[in-house]
Amino acid sequence: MPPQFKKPLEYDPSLAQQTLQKNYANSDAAIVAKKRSLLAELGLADEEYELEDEDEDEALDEDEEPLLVNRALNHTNGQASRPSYGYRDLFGKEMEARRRQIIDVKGYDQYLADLLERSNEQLQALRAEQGLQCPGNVEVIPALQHELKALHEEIKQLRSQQPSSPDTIDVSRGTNSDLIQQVTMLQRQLMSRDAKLRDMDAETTRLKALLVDSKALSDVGTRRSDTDGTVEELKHQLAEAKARETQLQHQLVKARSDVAVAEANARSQKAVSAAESNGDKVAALQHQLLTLTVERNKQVADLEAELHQKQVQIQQLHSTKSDALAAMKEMKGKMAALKSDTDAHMRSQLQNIQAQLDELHALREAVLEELVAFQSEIFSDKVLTQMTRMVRDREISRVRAAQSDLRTKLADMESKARDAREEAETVRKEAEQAARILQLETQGQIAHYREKWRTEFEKRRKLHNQVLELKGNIRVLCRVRPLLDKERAAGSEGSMPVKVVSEEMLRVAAMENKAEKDFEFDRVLAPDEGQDKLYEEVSALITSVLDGFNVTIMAYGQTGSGKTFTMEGPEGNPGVNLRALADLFKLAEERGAQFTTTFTASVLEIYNEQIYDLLVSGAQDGDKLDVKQGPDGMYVPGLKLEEVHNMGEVTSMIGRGKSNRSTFATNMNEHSSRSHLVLSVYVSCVSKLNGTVLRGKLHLIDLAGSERLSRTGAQGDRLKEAQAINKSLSSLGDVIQALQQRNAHIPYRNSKLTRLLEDSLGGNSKCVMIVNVSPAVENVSETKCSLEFASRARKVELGRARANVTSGDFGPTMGNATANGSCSVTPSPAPSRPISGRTTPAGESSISRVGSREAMNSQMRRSSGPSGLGR
Ligand SMILES: Nc1ncnc2c1ncn2[C@@H]1O[C@H](COP(=O)(O)OP(=O)(O)OP(=O)(O)O)[C@@H](O)[C@H]1O
Repeated sequence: MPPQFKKPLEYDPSLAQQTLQKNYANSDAAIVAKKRSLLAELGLADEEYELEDEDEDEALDEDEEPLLVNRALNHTNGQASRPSYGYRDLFGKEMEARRRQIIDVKGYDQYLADLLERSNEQLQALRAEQGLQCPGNVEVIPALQHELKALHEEIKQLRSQQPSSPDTIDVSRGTNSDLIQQVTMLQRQLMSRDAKLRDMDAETTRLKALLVDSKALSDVGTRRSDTDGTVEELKHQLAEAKARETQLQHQLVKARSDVAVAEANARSQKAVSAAESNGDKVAALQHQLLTLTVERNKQVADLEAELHQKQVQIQQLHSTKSDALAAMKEMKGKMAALKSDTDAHMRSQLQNIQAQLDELHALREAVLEELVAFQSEIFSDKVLTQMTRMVRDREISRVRAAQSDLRTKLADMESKARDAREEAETVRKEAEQAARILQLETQGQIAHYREKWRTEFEKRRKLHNQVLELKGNIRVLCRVRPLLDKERAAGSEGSMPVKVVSEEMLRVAAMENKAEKDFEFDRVLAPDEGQDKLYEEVSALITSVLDGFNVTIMAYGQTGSGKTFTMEGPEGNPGVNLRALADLFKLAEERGAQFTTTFTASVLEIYNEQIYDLLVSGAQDGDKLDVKQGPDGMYVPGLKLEEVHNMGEVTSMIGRGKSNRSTFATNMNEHSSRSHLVLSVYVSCVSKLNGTVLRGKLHLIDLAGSERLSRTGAQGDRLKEAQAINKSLSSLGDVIQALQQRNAHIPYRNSKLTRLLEDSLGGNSKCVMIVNVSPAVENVSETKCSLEFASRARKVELGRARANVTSGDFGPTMGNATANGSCSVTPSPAPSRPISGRTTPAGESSISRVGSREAMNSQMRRSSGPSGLGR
């Protein structure tokens, strides 16, 4: 703590001198000690300071000290009326102390400069160390450097501004009391300077610590964030230091000025002492003071003028401001008025719009109400209609369901009733028979009646046939083929829809929403009835051919129903064709004594409404044949006819025909299903008695499959084929229907097939249709169609057939065919004239045929023999 001075109320020169001496001594010693410790602490005890110190020591020679003290004491004790010497010494010391302080300050400045320099160096070293790792430092360090340099410059500048000449020391007149006051003031100043020095000391310590910290922080360096933080901290601290430095500089400046004042005082003291010897100087100084005062006054006046000017300006500004405020107030008033006007206008507009909106709302409400009313009307109408419809539909479906239920029940009941009736009838008959048999057996006549029953049955059958022939009905036989292996494997056996009820009745079970149906034919052949049984049914007609009748036997039915099996038959189990020819040869032989019989045959195929001669090998396209009406009926110009004499020739011919057929058919099975195959046998029987000629014609036809178009699912060529087949078969149906209805016009010309059969399906012809059916359940629909077709055909009455008889040279031709196939013929020895055909390649004899009706008549005219015998 600096020594506390207590200003004496009354001046005591000796005490003052002692105190001053003591204080100055303390002060100087403290300052020197402080300086030394500071320099030692910083390690900056350079030569200059030491030298100065030495000088100082010299200046403060130990020997002079007591003298100075004594002088002061003397002065205090009143031994010297003027303490000039003591004061001079005292002020000399004071001056020395000031000088030392200045040097200290200089040294401190130098120290700061050095410190900055070293900090700079350290920072540079740090930058070199951290360099790339801490680019942030690279940026910061130069800035710090710059700041430090600036600081350094400032210090230098300050140093240069430091008063160095004692010439500027203000001198004032003073008295002892003034001097004492000045000294007291100096003491105070020195105390304050001490305090400042302490502050500077503390600041130095802090800066040192800062530098140490900075170095330590910089050393850490490896962690960028820390370094950045540190640099930031450093920056901050440096800024603080700078601020502090600035503050210190200010303090320094102030201290300097204080020192300057102190020096001036000291000089004035000197001057006082010198004034005694030099009064002029005092006057000069007084003048100088006066001048300064005047200058100061002038400056004050200038400042006052400036102040006044400023005040005027301020007043002007105040008035401008008040004007502006008034204008603003006025403007605000106007704006408020305008705003209220606008608000009123807007309010009125808004009210108008609101009113319009209300109107629109009301209108919308009204329209909506109307719409709702309208919609509800429509809705109720719709709902009513829909409900009515629903009720009606429900009612209809209920009635329909009830109807179908009733129908089913009815059919069921009918079928049950029929079964019951049949059963009852059977039981009744069986009972009767049993009773009769019992009776007959008891009478021993059973064998006799059995034979009689057979005879009667045969008779009845013959009679029936005769009736049919008389009527000229197309006889229809129905043949049910057995199930094929694959059908059996598929499990069709258990559910066969076709049942042979009797020799004349076939029943098709109820299927596909269709009730059970019975079909009646001239004969129904069960699957187990072989080729011989079938042939038995047609053999009578074969005989008719030899009697001069045209006979047609055709097999009708869907694909795979057994048509080819029936007509051709497999090897070893021949069908109608071979059996018929064999029969013809046999009969001809039997009648050899009376007739010379010749057989000619042709094999043709109708495919896609074109006729192909199967006895001509090679391409068929360029050799398409047509059907013509000749004098002896229908014939095919250009068709090859071959005379056959035995079954061998027939078999070979049929074989060739089949072979030619297969050569132009890529798929034989499909082809055979889609074409009609016609084997025709022309028979000429010339009576050896009278030359009467009987000409019969037998067509054996294997028709194409009769399945419906929709079932084939055919397209393109297949559809064309199917349509052609359909055309033939539907034309056949049309012809049959027209015949059945005894129409005047029979549409034979509608297809090649019907055209060819024109003379074999009516007039002098006998016809048998064999309808082949499959027993398989999957074919039941087609089976039914075939059966329906055949049933219609059965109703056709062709009329009584007439044989083609030409009277021979030996007598009149009776030409009278009978219904049972027999006819009256007059054998003619003359050879028949060929009417068509060609000579067979084998050089066989040409067929002798009676040409036209005219030829027949001329023949009849020429004949003069007895009339022929009828059969
Ligand atoms: N009565 C029958 N007894 C034994 N097998 C038969 C009988 N009828 C037909 N079949 C057999 O049924 C199959 C089909 O017969 P088929 O070829 O004669 O029929 P389709 O009607 O002529 O056929 P497509 O129209 O294709 O010529 C053959 O395997 C045949 O042997």
